[in-house]
Amino acid sequence: MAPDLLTSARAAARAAWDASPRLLIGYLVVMAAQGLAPVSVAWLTKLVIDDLAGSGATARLAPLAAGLAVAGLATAALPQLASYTGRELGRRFTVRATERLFAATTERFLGLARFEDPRFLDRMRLAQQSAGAGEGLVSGFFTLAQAAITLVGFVGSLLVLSPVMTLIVLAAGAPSLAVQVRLSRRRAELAMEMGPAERRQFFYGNLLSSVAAAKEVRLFGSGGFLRGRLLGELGQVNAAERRMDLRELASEGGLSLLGAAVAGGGLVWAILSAGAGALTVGDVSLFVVGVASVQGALNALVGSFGSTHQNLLMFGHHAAVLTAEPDLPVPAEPVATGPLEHGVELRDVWFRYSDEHPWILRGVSLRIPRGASVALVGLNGAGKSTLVKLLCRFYDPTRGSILWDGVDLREMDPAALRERISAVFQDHMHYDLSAADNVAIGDLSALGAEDRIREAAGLAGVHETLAALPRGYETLLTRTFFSEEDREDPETGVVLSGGQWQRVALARAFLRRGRDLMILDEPSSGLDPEAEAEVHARTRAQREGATSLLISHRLNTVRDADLIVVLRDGVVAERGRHDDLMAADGDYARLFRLQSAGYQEAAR
Ligand SMILES: Nc1ncnc2c1ncn2[C@@H]1O[C@H](COP(=O)(O)OP(=O)(O)OP(=O)(O)O)[C@@H](O)[C@H]1O
Repeated sequence: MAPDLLTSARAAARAAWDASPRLLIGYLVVMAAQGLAPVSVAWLTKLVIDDLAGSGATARLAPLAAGLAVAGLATAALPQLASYTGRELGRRFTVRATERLFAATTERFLGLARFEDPRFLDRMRLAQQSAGAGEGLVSGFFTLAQAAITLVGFVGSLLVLSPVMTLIVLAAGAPSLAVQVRLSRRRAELAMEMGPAERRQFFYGNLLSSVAAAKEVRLFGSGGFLRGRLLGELGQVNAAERRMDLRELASEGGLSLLGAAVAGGGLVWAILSAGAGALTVGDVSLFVVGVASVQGALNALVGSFGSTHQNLLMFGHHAAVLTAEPDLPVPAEPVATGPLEHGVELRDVWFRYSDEHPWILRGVSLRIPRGASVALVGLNGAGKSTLVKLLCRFYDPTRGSILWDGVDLREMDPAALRERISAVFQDHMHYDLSAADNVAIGDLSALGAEDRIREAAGLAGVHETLAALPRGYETLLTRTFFSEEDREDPETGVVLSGGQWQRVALARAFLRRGRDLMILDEPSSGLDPEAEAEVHARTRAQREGATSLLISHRLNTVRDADLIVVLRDGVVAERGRHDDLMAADGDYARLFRLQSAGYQEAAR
C-alpha cells in the first residue's frame, strides 16, 4: 500500500527542504508576492479610477500611480524569477529524491526477492518517475499556494462589494475541486494499473532495438510479431487513458460553462448596481477584475490541485519504497563476519522462492571446510545456483540454516559477509563500461590501480586481449555508448566474444582473491576446450589453499576437488572424492562415463 496523501506530502516537503532550504524559502516568498500582486493591482486601479471619476486628482493619486507602476513591474518580473527558482529547486529535489531512492534499493533491499516481485517493480518504476518529476511536483505545489493566496485576496475584495455574489462564484468553483480530486486519484490508480502493460511495452521496444536480441529477431523473423505485441500493449494503455480523458472532458467542460454563466450574471448585476448608484465606477472595475481573477485563481487552484494531488499520490510510491520493509532482516547488532577459520556449513537447508513456488532444496546438509575445494554437480534445475545465492545471502533459507564458522548468516550484516566472498556467477554481467572498469568493478578499491587490474586480467588469461584493444584498457566494451573522446569516431567501442567476456568475469573474481570463499558457478562453460583447460588450471591454482565452491557440468574440471557433491531433487544424492564416486557407480559415475565416452568417440 502506498502511504496516505499527508504522509506523501510530508515526505515531499522534507525532500524539498533537504534539497535546499534557502531555495525553498526564496521560492515561497516569490510565490507569495506573485499571488498578492494581482490583488494589489486591482485595488490600486480601483482607487485610482475612483479618484479620477470623483473629485479629480487628489494628493494620494501620485503615490497610487507609483504603487501601480511598481506592482506592474513586480507582476512582469516575478513569474520569471519564480520559474527559475522553481526549476532549480525542482532539479535539486530530483537529485535528492533519486539519490535516496537508489540508496534504498541497494542498502535497504539487500537480497534479490524484491527485484523478482512484479508489484514492487511497478512501484519502483513509478517511484523513479516521480523522483524525476521533481520540478512538476514543486512548481505544482507552489502554483497551488499562489493561486490560493490570489483567491483569498480577491475573495476578500469581492466580499466588500457583494457577499452573495462572492458565495455564488465560490460555489460555482467548488464542484470542480471535488471532481479534480476524484480524477487525479483515478489517474494515479491508472498509472499503477498500466504499470505491467507499460513495462511489457518497454520490454518489446527493447527487444526490437537491442543488439542482444537482433540476431534471433532477424533469423526467426519475429520482428513483426514483437511489434504487434508492442502495439497491442500501447493500444491497451492508450484506450485506458482515452477513457480517462473523455471522463475529464465531460466533467470539466460542464463545470467551465457553469463558471462562465456565473461570471456573466455577476457582471450584469454589477453594471446595473453602478447604474443605480449603489457601486462606484472603481467598484465595477474591481468587481470585473475580481470575478475574473477569482475564477482564474479557482481554475488554477483546481488544475494545480489536481496535478499536485496526483503528483503526491505518485510520490507516495517513492515514500513507499523508502519505507518498505527490508527483504532480509539484519540484526541491530550483527555478529562480525570474521576470517573463515573452520568452514561454511549448510544445515538441513530447505528453500523455495516463495510459498507459491515448489521446493528447490529439501534438506541439504553440506560442509565446506576451510581450505577445501568443493565441487557441486547435478542436472539442469537441480538447485546448484540457488544454493550459491543462499551462500551469498541473497535469500534466507526457508528452513534450516547456513553457518559461517558456526554463526548463522542471518546474524551477520550481509554486506560484511559478501566482503569475504568472491564469485563468478553463471549469468555474470557484461557492463557497458571500459575494459578497466569492467574488471575493477569486482573490487572498487582497484579503480585506477592499473597494475592490480592487469594482474587480475592476466590471471584470467585476458590481459593480452584487453591490452591490444584500440585504447587498451580504456576501450569501451560496448557499442551502445561512446566516450567523450570517441564521440566523432564511428568505430568507438568493441564487442568481446562470449569466452572473452567469461574471462573478464573471472578477472573480476580474481581481483577479489584472498577473500575467504571463492564461488565459481560455471566459470568455463563458454570456453573452447583449450581455453577451458587453461582457465581450469588457473582457477585450480587460485583455489589452491583457498576455500572454494565450483559448479560445473564438465566433470573433468571437478575430478580433482577435495569433495564432490551431487545434488538431485533438492537433496545431496552422492558425495565423496572422484575415485569414491566412480567406485560407488551412481549418477556421477554414469555422467562422467557418458562425457568421457563422448570425448573418446570424438577423438577416434
Ligand atoms: N528467482 C527464481 N524464482 C523462482 N524460481 C526460480 C528462481 N531461480 C531459479 N528458480 C527455479 O529453481 C530451480 C533451480 O534453479 P537453479 O538455477 O538453482 O538450478 P541449477 O542447478 O543451477 O541449474 P543449471 O544447471 O541449469 O544452471 C529451477 O527449477 C528454477 O526454475
